Amino acid sequence: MRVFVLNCLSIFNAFGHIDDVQELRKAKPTIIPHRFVRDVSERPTTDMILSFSLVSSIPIVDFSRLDGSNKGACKNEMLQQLARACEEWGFFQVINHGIALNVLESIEKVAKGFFMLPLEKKQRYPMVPGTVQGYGQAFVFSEDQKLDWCNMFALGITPHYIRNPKLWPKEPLEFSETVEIYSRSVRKLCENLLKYIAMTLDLKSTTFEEMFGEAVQAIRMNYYPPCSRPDLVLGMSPHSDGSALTVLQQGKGSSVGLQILKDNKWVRVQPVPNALVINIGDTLEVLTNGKYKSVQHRAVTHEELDRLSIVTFYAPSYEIELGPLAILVDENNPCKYRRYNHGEYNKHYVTNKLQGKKTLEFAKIL
Ligand SMILES: O=C(O)CCC(=O)C(=O)O
Ligand SMILES: [Fe+2]
Repeated sequence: MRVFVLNCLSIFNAFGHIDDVQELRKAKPTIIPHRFVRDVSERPTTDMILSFSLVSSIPIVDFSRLDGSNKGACKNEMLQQLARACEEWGFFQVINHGIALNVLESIEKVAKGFFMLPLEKKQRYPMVPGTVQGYGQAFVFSEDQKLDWCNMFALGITPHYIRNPKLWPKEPLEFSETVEIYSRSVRKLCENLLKYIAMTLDLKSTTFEEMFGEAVQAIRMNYYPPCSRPDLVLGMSPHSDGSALTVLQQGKGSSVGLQILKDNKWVRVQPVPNALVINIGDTLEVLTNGKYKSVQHRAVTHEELDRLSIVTFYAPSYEIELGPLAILVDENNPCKYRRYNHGEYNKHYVTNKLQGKKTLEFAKIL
């Protein structure tokens, strides 16, 4: 795919003219180009009102009660809570997760710092075709596809934490180091969460670790500038994540933009200070034969506030073959997914537009 800079506001590639939403917001704050205007059925207004009563219902998991650092806590009870969160919601917020506050603050600072660079500097790291690495709009595959009101910057972190100088920004100065420190902490959190998740399924705690090989980790920073018509656009299209687990940090002072689909209604995820949002990705849904769900979610924009989210995807090595675990398949729970190679699933995921849970049809036994 050929990508070249058209002018200071946008890029033009095989899929037409793509405005950079930050530049657009600066230059023409009230203009919403038609490619961003959603069809009526996709617009965020009406169903958002329905969701208000459910605002506080997303489960909160206290990690210190799981990892033994809180002596008085009953671990079994906490594991049951975790199981319920994975089964009924596919989403929860984890508190006392052990990642130092300054690590959370630093990643936010460098992410924001990156997005605030002049466009020509960010465009030195353009989205690499066929991947979701670099700066720009990902998941765009046709000229008539609606665009998200979002700028993204994404990087593969593993294997081996090698900082590819062509992909890792040199500005802001502390960017690379901060991303690496953050990613190592998040990796530990994912490893521990997967241990507890295995335990909730009566599996040996190291089941996923042993199965995953050298787990793949990627980070995506999403920046949603304010939008004069949040009722017409979406920050991010509805999708489920392809990962095993996703860890999402919502920027301090950001608009409340993340929504998850629960019983066919969009529910807002109200940020809890210093908590991290965890969600089950497609890979765990397959491994658990659908017991734990990778739930659809989306982001909406705000008229005055911007939004920053820092998202880590944790997944098995691309080499491995996976399918539902035998322990989760029986007469009452027939096998719902075929076996496949995770690398192939990843390729399928990044070469299709975000479209609810459609990507998982790749693996579904229909
Ligand atoms: O910004 C958000 O809250 C949603 C981000 C998200 O779902 C993603 O990057 O996969
Ligand atoms: Fe997501």
